[in-house]
Amino acid sequence: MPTITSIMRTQAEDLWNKSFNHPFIKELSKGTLPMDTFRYYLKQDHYYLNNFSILHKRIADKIDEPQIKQFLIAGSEGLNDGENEIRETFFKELTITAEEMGTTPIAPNAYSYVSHMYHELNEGTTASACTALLPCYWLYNEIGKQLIADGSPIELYQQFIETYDSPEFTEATNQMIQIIDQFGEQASDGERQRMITAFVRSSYYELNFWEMAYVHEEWHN
Ligand SMILES: Cc1ncc(C[n+]2csc(CCO)c2C)c(N)n1
Repeated sequence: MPTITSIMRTQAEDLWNKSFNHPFIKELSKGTLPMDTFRYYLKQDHYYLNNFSILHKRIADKIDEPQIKQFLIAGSEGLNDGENEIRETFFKELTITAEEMGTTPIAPNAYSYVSHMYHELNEGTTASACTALLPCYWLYNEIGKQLIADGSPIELYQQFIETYDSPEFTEATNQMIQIIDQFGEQASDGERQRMITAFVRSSYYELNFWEMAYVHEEWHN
């Protein structure tokens, strides 16, 4: 029987290809992405990362299995990769201050993505809540691996790419895939379906995260 993660990956294939080919990613690699757009992305991603950390902790609280619990706690503390440190450097270099963050509202797609993850936590199962986190690791790891060959002529973009191609991050991604496969083996058919849907929805919001940043999405009346 195919693993549940391979089924998820197949079902999200079109969305993932659209992410790989999104102008945000293409221009990041070419070095032509406007810095203002990257800045917008970083500010919105700050909200996402804060919530991502909270979600790891809340899901860990529901899990008894020591290895999975430990992995999620490490994730909530930003220990699974170099992401937190690099973001601090980016914020300093682009002079994104706490004050600026305080006056930047979370944009519609970032809000919807985060809401989807809390919805799975509150209304789904532990497995579906955990699955909603998987595209975040896996898609970024695949993007990192694809972009690393050419890199980017812009130092900041190059550092961004390297974060997601690192051996530590690849290891964390593989662990997360294994965790979801383990949940999938224990789940009923209905639960498996809920997990697959959670994965595809997160993949949808990942794609739209690039688009949101590319068009500088705002709430409009
Ligand atoms: C919208 C969005 N999706 C995924 C990531 C990547 N990411 C965020 S947290 C985490 C795991 C532990 O640090 C990873 C890989 C991102 N930055 N922003």
